[in-house]
Amino acid sequence: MTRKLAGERLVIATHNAGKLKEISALLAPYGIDCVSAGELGLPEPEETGTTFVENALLKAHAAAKAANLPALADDSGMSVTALAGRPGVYTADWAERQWFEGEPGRDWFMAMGKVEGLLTQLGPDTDRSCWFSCVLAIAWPDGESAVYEGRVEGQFTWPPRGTMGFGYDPAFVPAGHDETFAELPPEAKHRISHRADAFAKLVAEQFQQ
Ligand SMILES: O=P(O)(O)OP(=O)(O)OP(=O)(O)OC[C@H]1O[C@@H](n2cnc3c(O)ncnc32)[C@H](O)[C@@H]1O
Ligand SMILES: [Mg+2]
Repeated sequence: MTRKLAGERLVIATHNAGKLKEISALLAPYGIDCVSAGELGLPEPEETGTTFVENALLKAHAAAKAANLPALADDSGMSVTALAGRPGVYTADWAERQWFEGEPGRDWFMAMGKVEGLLTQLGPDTDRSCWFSCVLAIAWPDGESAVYEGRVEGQFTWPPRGTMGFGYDPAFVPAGHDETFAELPPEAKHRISHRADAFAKLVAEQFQQ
């Protein structure tokens, strides 16, 4: 169902600082008044779904209901062809929760290392193709919702390279590029990323032209 967003405050329903930065940058040209789940003190819902769509909807509905505002959530992850699409919807779960300089966080190097370990076990000629998926879900307090899916193809590289981006970016080389997502400036990532792909579909359907 389509319900164009106009003049309403939008909750960015993520607790991931890297995603929040990217979604805020993608939204910036549209002059939408945004507030993050963190700023509103919303709890981080348990992601009990088995698909990106289920989890994105779960996060968007939870935030829309709690804040009584429309909410935009993102569920995303990396799928590796030779690993039958893993870690996929469990991409975040492959990073163990750790404390870094007194702050809770996830160990992305360890998570990427787990992928590399499995690929190495498969042998030196293993197919390293992989892709990032992103599902953006928008939900309203009355229960209406819509989902948009995006994808970007690439190769899993090791060792990780680059300091920009977040999560698995240092190990992902998008098709047609030599640099990893963590070596490309944000504008370049935003031209081709799974998130930008999903976002373009959201804009086409939900934003007032
Ligand atoms: O659920 P929220 O609060 O939004 O934050 P999260 O980090 O838990 O997010 P997900 O449940 O969607 O897990 C997806 C993981 O996939 C990884 N990921 C998704 N998009 C990525 C991107 O653009 N670059 C690098 N890694 C990405 C990243 O490690 C995320 O934590
Ligand atoms: Mg999550």
